[in-house]
Amino acid sequence: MKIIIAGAGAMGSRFGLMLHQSGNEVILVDGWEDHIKAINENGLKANFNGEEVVAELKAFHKDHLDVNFDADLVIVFTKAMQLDGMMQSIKSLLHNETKVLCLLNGIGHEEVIEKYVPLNNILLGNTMWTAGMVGPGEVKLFGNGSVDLQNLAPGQEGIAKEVAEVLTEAGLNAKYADNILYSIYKKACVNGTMNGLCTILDVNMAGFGETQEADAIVEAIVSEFAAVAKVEGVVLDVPEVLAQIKGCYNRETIGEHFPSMHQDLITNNRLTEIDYINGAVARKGLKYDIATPYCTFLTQLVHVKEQILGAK
Ligand SMILES: NC(=O)C1=CN([C@@H]2O[C@H](COP(=O)(O)OP(=O)(O)OC[C@H]3O[C@@H](n4cnc5c(N)ncnc54)[C@H](OP(=O)(O)O)[C@@H]3O)[C@@H](O)[C@H]2O)C=CC1
Ligand SMILES: CC(C)(CO)C(=O)C(=O)O
Repeated sequence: MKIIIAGAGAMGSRFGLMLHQSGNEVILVDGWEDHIKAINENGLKANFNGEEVVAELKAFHKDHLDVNFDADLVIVFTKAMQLDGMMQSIKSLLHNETKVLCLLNGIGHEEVIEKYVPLNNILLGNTMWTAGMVGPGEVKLFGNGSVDLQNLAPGQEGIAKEVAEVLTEAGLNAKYADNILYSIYKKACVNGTMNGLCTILDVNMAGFGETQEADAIVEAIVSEFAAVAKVEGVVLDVPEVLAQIKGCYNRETIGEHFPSMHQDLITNNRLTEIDYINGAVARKGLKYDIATPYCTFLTQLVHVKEQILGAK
């Protein structure tokens, strides 16, 4: 497949690298000048489960897309607040058949993508893979993960399944989901607990999970997500969600990972996606008249921390 990775930070680099290794034609699009320059000069470097690898990939600046690339698939992997800008930048590269797969964390990204892409071409998903930037042109990739995805418009199941197959052939362990909204809410519960808490507490997921208060806090946050999701017709299996979150404490798998929000704010002094995760649930709570004290407080705390650190 001819694939554009739109947003080639940590996760975009993981997907770009693995899809390139499995024989797809991949280009990267990003807005970070030093990163693009490093990739074009030295290849994309990765510590891939302890092994140093280099992928000869081409990277393009999103504001200077002088490239002729007839893409079958675009995988968007920006931060939530960059999504609209990225879609605006790449719209000239999309043709009638180009599918766009969104794997960002958070809720409601389809509303942005629908402005630029016909419903028939939109695939929605989420992922339990992790990744971290080491520096421009260099990422650290370890652990295992999975991808769930589904077509947004009825009748496009074949395309979604084909894309899942291409991802799986690349080792990305993707499956077609019958109810992607369920899957997105379930993943949002992982992010709604791990990301904000590990950021504020400056700890990795295992470190938080091993504390005595972890269960009570996680259960309170998940109950707020579940109440809001229910109004939208998504009935979360709470024990299943809690089991997935507890799986994140495992040091043998992803427990040592600092969630992407921690990487943003604590490591890189960047603004976070909290408004698209706990903040989204707090806003929906207001709309549906559901109390969301934990999500509201955690959103406020993360914004306070952003201001204290002068994040940009
Ligand atoms: N990292 C992870 O482990 C996981 C992340 N996700 C989700 O995937 C999506 C993408 O996340 P992720 O790959 O972590 O994002 P990154 O922060 O690594 O990259 C996103 C964008 O941020 C900019 N950027 C990142 N680092 C720098 C830097 N040091 N200096 C300047 N610009 C920088 C780049 O865009 P630009 O320069 O154009 O601003 C880049 O495309 C998010 O929705 C995230 O929540 C999901 C699962 C796990
Ligand atoms: C790995 C995981 C699931 C942690 O919440 C994640 O999505 C992230 O780091 O943003």
